[in-house]
Amino acid sequence: MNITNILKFEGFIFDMDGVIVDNYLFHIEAWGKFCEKYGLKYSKEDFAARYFGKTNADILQGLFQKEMSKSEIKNLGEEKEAIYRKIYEPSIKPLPGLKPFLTRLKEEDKKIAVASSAPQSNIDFVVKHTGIKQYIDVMVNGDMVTKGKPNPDIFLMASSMLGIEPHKCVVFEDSFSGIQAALNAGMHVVAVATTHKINEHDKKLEIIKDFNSFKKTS
Ligand SMILES: O=P(O)(O)OC[C@H]1O[C@@H](O)[C@H](O)[C@@H](O)[C@@H]1O
Repeated sequence: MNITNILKFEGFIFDMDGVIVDNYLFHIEAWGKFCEKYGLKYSKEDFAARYFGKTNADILQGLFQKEMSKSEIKNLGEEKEAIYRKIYEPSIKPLPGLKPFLTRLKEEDKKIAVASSAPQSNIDFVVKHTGIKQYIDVMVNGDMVTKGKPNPDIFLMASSMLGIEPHKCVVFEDSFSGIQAALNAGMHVVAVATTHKINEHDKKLEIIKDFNSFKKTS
C-alpha cells in the first residue's frame, strides 16, 4: 500500500514492540534471564510461538503454569521489564522511516495511537528514547484490558479513545496474536515483518519491512 492509499484511513494504531522498535531479541534475552532465575523451562522457539505479542499476565501465568494475583503479575513483570530495559537501552532506535511517516500523518491531521500489550513503564521507555511523544494522541497499555491479544479489546479501546470507528482505523502489527486481534476488531492490518519474516506471514496480508514503504507515492 502506498502513502495515498494509507492516508484514506483516519485512525493509525501502532503496536509497539516489533513495530515502533525492532526489539524482539532483547525481550527474548530478558525472558531467558528471568526464567533462569526462577528455574522455569524456557526455549526461544517455544516462547516465540506461544507468547509474542501477549500481555505479561498471559505470559507469566503460562510460564509458571498457575493463576496469579494482579500484584504478583505486576511485580514479576516489572522484574523482567527492568532486565529488558537495561539491555536494550544502549541500542534503542525507531524502525526505519517511522518518524517521517508520523510527521506526514500529523501534517494530514490524522489521529495516532500506540496500543501495546506491554506495561506503561515500557511504553514510556520506548516513547522517550525514540522521541515520538509529540505525535501520539492516545496510549493503551496491556494493563488497561482484561483480555489480551488476540482478543480485540486493546484495539477497540484505542479506536474509541481516538473517537474513530474501527473500520476507519489501520493497525500496524508484527505478532500473529496482534494481527489476529486487529482483524477481530474489524480493522485493516498492515503486518510489519520484524519479529517474523515476510514468508512466515499469511500471504493474503499486506506486509511491510519498515515505514520507508510509505515514502513511495505509487
Ligand atoms: O504489544 P506489544 O507492543 O507487541 O508488546 C508485547 C510485549 O510486551 C512485553 O511487556 C512483554 O514482556 C513481551 O514479552 C511482549 O512481547
